Amino acid sequence: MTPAARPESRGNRWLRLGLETYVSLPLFTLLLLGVIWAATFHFIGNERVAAQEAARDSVMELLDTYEAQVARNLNGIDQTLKLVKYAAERKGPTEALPELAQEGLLPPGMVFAVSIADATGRIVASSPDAPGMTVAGERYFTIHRERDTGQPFVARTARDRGRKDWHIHFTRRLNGPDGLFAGAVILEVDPSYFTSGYERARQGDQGLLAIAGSDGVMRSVRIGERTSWGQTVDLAAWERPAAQPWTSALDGVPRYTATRMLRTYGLVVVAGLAEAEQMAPFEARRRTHLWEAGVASAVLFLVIVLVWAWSWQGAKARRRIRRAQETYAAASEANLDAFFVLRAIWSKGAGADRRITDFRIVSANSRAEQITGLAKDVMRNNTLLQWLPRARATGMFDRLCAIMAKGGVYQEEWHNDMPEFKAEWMHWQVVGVEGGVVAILRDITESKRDAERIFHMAHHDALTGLPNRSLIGDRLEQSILLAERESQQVMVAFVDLDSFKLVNDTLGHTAGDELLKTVAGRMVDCVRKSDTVGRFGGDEFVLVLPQGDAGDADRAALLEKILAAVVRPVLLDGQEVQVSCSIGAAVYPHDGRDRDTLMMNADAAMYRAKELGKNNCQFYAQEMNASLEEKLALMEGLRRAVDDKQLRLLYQPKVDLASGQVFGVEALIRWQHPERGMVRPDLFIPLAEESGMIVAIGEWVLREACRQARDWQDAGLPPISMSVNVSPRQFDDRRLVARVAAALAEAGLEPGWLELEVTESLIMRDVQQAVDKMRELEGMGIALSIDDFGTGYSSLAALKSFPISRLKIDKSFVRDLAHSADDQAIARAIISLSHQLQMRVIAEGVETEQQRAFLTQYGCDEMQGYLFSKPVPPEDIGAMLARSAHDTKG
Ligand SMILES: Nc1nc2c(ncn2[C@@H]2O[C@@H]3COP(=O)(O)O[C@H]4[C@@H](O)[C@H](n5cnc6c(=O)[nH]c(N)nc65)O[C@@H]4COP(=O)(O)O[C@H]3[C@H]2O)c(=O)[nH]1
Repeated sequence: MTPAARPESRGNRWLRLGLETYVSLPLFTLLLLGVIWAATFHFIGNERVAAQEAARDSVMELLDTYEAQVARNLNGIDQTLKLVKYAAERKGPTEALPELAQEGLLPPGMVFAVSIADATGRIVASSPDAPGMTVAGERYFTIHRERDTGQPFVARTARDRGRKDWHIHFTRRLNGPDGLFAGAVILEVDPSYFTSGYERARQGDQGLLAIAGSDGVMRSVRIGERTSWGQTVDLAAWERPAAQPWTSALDGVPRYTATRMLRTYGLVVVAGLAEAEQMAPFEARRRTHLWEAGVASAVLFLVIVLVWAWSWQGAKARRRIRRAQETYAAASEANLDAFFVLRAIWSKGAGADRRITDFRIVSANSRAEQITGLAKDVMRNNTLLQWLPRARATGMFDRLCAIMAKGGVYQEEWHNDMPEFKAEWMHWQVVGVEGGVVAILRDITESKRDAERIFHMAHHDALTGLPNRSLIGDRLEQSILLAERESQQVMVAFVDLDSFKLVNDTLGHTAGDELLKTVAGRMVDCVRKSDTVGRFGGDEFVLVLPQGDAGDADRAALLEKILAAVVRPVLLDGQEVQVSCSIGAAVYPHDGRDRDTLMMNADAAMYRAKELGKNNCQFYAQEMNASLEEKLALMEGLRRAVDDKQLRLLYQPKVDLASGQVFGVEALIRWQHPERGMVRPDLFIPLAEESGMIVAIGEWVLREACRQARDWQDAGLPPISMSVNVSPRQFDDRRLVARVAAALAEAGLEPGWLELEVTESLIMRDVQQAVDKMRELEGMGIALSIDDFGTGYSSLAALKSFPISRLKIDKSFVRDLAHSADDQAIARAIISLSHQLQMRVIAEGVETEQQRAFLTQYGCDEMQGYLFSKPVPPEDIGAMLARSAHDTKG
C-alpha cells in the first residue's frame, strides 16, 4: 500500500517507462544486433579489401614472372635471329643454316622453324625444309626491305603458305656486304609457346596470359586451357592500373589484369586473374561470417523475446499492482471512511519466540486525519502503541494480532472511550492482509443518535414520553421471561380514565393533554423505577409491575394507591378538574402465561371495573372473559348485520295525554340475529357506538324510518311524527345534516314530520357545536327533542339556547313515580321547566294508570309506554292509525 499518490510528472513517467525492461530490452537488442551486424560487415569489408589487395598482388606477381619468361624467350629467339643473320651474311644464306644446324646452334624444329629469304622474298634456306615458298608479299618482308631499323620485327600470328600451322613470325633484315637489303631471316614460333607457362594451380580455370602486339592485335592468348590469337583489343584500356577488376571483350569475365610493354619487340605482355576465382575464398568466408552473424542474431533474438515476454508479464503485473495502488489511494482519499494500513513489527528470534510487538502505521487517508486530528505524516511516523497507549489494555492490540493471524474480515460497532479518536460511536472493519492489517473506520455517531432517536420515537408516546404499546409488549415479555426463570409474578394493569372524553370535549384538547401528562406523572410516582408505566393510546395506560412474590393484598394496595393518585383534582386552565380511573389487573402466571393473554385478561378486568361503576379496580376472574368474548362475537356479527339485512325497526306510539290520540312514533331498532334471535339495542348499540359502526347503522335507521312514515302517508293514514334516536358519534358526524336531508329527499317526506332525539349528555359535551348543528337541522324544519332528560347535568342557560321542541322525562323517574317522592318532584320540575321554556314534555316508560294519572295531573303533555303499546312492527302501527282514523271519523 502506498500513501496517497501525487500525479506523476511527464519526465518521471518517461524515465520509469524507459527503465521498464520490456521497453529497454528491445532497444538494447536492436543496439546489440546493430553492433553484431556492423562488426560483421566491417570485418567482411576488411577481408574484401585484403582479398582484393591479394588478388592485385597476385596479378602483379604473375605479370612479373610472365614478363621475365616472355623476355627470356624473346631474347632467345632474337639471339637465334641474330645468329642466323650473322651466319647468312657471312657465309651466304644457303650455307648458314646447315652449318648452324651442324653445330647445333639452331633451336629444335618442333617448336621453331627458321627460314632465310633472299632479296626477292624467295625462301632460300629453311629448317625444317620449306622449299619454293616466297614471303615477298608479307608485311615484315616489305618493312625490312624498305628500312633497316636494326630491330627485330614481330609479325601477327599467321599461317604460311608452306605450312598449315599458325605461327608468330619473328624477322630480322639481312644486309648484303654492300649494306643493301639482302633478304630476311624468319623465325616462326608456335603461339602457344609463349603461354605454356600457364599454371592452373596458380591461375585457376580462367586466368589469362597473353602477348599482344603494339598494334593491339593479340599474338597469343591463353585463358585456362584454351589458346587463341588474332583478337584486336584496345591496349590503352588494358593498360589501366590493376586496382579494379574489369571485363574485357575477350570473354566477358571480370578480371584483375596488368600489362607491361616490351619495347624492344613492340610487344605487350598481359596477365589476368579472374575476379570470381580470386575472391572465392573471401566469398566463402563472407558467407560463413554472415551465417555466423545470422545465427548469433537469431539466438539473441530468441533469448531476448523470451526475456521480453517474461519482463512484459512482469511489467503487466506491476502495472496492475500500480493501478490497484493508485485506485486504492484515490478511493481511500475520496472515501468517507478513515483508512489505516498497519504493518506488524515482529520481535527478534525465531519460531514460537517470534511475536508481534507493535504495528507501524504505514498509510492513512485524509478522513483518518479528520477523525484523529493528527496529520498523516505524524501518523506515519508512529506505531499503534505509541499513538494509542491504551490499545493493549482495551484488547484492541490483541484483536488486531488475532485478525492478522487468522486473516479474513472482522467488523464491529464500537463505543469509543479513547480521546485519540474524535467520534463517540465508530464502525470498525479490520481486514487481515499479508504482513499486517487494514483498518477501515467510520464515524457512526450521528446515525447511532438518529437510530436511538428513532428507536425512542418508535417505542415511546410523544405526549407523555412513556413507553408505547410496542415497548410495553417487549417489557412485559422480558418481565415474563425473568419471572419464569426466577419463579416470580408479574402484574399487568390496564388503567382507563373515566370521563376523560368529557374533559377533552368541554375544556379542549390542550387541557386533555395536560390532564394525561399529569395523571401519567402521578402513576410513575406510585411505582418503582424498575416498573413500566406506558400509554396504550387515548386515555388508556398500562402498567407492567414485576411482583416478586407479593400477595393479592400488596397488589390491591398498589392499585388503590394509583386510584387515589389519579382521582386527586388537577388544575387545568385555572379550573379544578377531577377524573377517576378504572383499573383491571391480571397476574402472571395465574391469569395467563404469555403476553397477549395477560393483556387481554387485564383489559377484560378493566371493562368489568367500568361496568361496576368506574373509579375502582378489578382483578381478572375467568368469567370476565366469557362476556368479553361474547362482546367480540357480537361486534363481529354486527359488521355483517346491515349488509345481510338483519336489522329491523319497531315503532312505539306516542300518545297525546289530553286527547288519547297517537300523534307520533319512536323508531326503535332490533337486530334479528341468525343464531341468537332478536337482540335488544342496549346490547349492541354501545358496541356500534364504540366501533364507529353506529354511523352506518344510524343512516340506515334514518332512511328506513323516513321511508316508513312516507309509506303510511301514501297508504292514506293520517300523518304522524317519526322520532329517530341519534347517538353521540352520529351527532358528531360532519355529514349528519346532509345525511338527514338525503334520507328525507329519498323518502319524499316533509321535514316537519321528522323528529330527532338526542340525549342530554350528548348536547352538553360541546354546547356551542351542538347548538350550531341543531339550529341547522331546525332550519330545515326538523324537530328536536332531548331524550332521557334528568340523567345529565344540563344548565338552564344552555337549555334555553337549544332549539328544542320537546323534553322527554327519562323512564327511570317514571318507574317509581307512584312511590318515590323524589321522582315525583323531579317529574314535576321537568314538566314545569319544559313549559317555562315553551317546550312540550313527554314521559317515557309509562306502564301503569297511576303513572299516567300523575303525569296528567301535573300537566305532562304526552306519554309513551307499555300502558298504551310496546314497540311494534310497522303494520301494527298502520292498523292502529287506521283504527284511530276510523274512530275519529265515526
Ligand atoms: N320498561 C319499559 N320500557 C319501555 C316502556 N316503553 C318503552 N320502553 C323502552 O324504553 C326504550 C326507549 O327508548 P330510549 O330511551 O330512546 O332508549 C333506546 C335508545 O337509547 C336505544 N335505541 C333504540 N333504537 C335506536 C336507534 O335506532 N338508534 C339509536 N341511536 N339508539 C337506539 O336503545 C335504547 C333501548 O331501546 P329499547 O330496548 O327499544 O327500549 C326502548 C323501549 O322499548 C315501558 O313502558 N316500560
